Amino acid sequence: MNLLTFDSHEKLHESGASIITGLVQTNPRAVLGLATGGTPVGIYEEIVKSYQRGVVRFNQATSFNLDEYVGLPEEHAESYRNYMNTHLFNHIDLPRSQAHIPDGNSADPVEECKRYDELLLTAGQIDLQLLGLGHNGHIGFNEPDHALISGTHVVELREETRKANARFFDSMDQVPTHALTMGVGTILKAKMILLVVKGADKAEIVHRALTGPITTDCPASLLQTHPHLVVLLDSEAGRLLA
Ligand SMILES: N[C@@H]1[C@@H](O)[C@H](O)[C@@H](COP(=O)(O)O)O[C@@H]1O
Repeated sequence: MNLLTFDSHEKLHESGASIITGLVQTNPRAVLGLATGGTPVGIYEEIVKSYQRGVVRFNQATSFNLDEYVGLPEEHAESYRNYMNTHLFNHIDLPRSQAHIPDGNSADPVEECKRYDELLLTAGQIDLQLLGLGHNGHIGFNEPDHALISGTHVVELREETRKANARFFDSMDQVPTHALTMGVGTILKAKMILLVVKGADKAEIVHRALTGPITTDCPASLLQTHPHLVVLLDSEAGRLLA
């Protein structure tokens, strides 16, 4: 594991963005695994700046998002499709036909999960998977459980996850109860994983995930088994690590 701690968010965002843009510069056909949530917003801003400076192009790249809420219209402000358009896709030249997100409005969500896994197989291995971290150790929307699922699947969101995400909605009852998420098997198959965590409220789960037992009770702890894990933390999130 390669762990970097930053005393400023600006430096953390620049570093995260330069890892991603550096990969696409050397491999323009890179397959990127992308994440949503509050954490990667600053990284996407820096990627957009690099694109606008002309130092990187995404026209041959492909992306796969980790997850999507079930039942939110695509144009809903909090759908992950809308999030990705707003923060990244509207500002770079990644063709929309190459920017994949599970369809949370599919009439048959189980079939949609199969379709997503088939697309992932066709694209080959994800070169870099960007990840944030949930307070309960979830990655994507893989919640703590007795067993974790390898491929894309429908998940019922934990109450604590819905509460954490309620800040983006007008009220708790508007937060979707289900989501589609890439499975832990797919995440772990990525050639490189870039885990980014910020904030004092995540210090404990960062400590558990990176130094605690490897257990399905903390899905992020499985990342310890990955041969190429890069972790970017702000000093608050890293405060419990020796
Ligand atoms: N499904 C997403 C995750 O992909 C994200 O990493 C995590 C943390 O979000 P945030 O970065 O807003 O703390 O929770 C969300 O529910």
